[in-house]
Amino acid sequence: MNVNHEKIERAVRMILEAIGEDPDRQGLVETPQRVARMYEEIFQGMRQDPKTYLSKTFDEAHEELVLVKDIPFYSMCEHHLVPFFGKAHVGYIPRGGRVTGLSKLARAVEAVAKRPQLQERLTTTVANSIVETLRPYGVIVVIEAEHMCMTMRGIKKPGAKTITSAVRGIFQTDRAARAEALSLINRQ
Ligand SMILES: Nc1nc2c(ncn2[C@@H]2O[C@H](COP(=O)(O)OP(=O)(O)OP(=O)(O)O)[C@@H](O)[C@H]2O)c(=O)[nH]1
Ligand SMILES: [Zn+2]
Repeated sequence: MNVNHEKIERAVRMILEAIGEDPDRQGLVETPQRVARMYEEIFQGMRQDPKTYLSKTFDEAHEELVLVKDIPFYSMCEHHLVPFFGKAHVGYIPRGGRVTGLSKLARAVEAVAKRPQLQERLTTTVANSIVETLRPYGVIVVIEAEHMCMTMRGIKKPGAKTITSAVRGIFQTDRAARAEALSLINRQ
């Protein structure tokens, strides 16, 4: 289902009125439609399932770490509807020849990020989607982000970074495997 443009347009017009603006002044006339188009784009993950991307696999006998790091993402804090953004690092150890395309890991991040979201849920949803589709030996997802709701308002702490991680399978039990992945993630 696409977003309901008409409803967003009405709501944006009401917000503009509520803050004391004139929604009919020249600069704002098209703003409700622009915001509706923007919401369609930045919430497109509502209509996407990360598992459809990840389930496209090749048969490749690599049973060691695959890590895509520094995947940039933009998401929307579900509490304030302002952005949080940063980098996602996604690694897994394939099992049984189930190797997915590298871009599919980034597509999975994108699908889950483009929703009203919490950083913790973004992190665990990406990790769980990989577990459920690829059934690998292990998954590690580390996300670092800056939250605009902590930067431009409220506590106003620009530069503060939130780091979340989700580890599954062998990364939970094998300290050497986890240390290898973390050292690669942290390498400049
Ligand atoms: N755990 C978590 N908290 C988040 C995330 N994004 C925003 N928050 C927090 O959500 C909380 C909402 O707190 P509330 O007290 O309900 O809202 P508020 O009065 O606007 O809070 P302040 O931001 O402290 O002014 C704030 O502490 C935010 O920092 C996230 O991804 N994960
Ligand atoms: Zn927020």
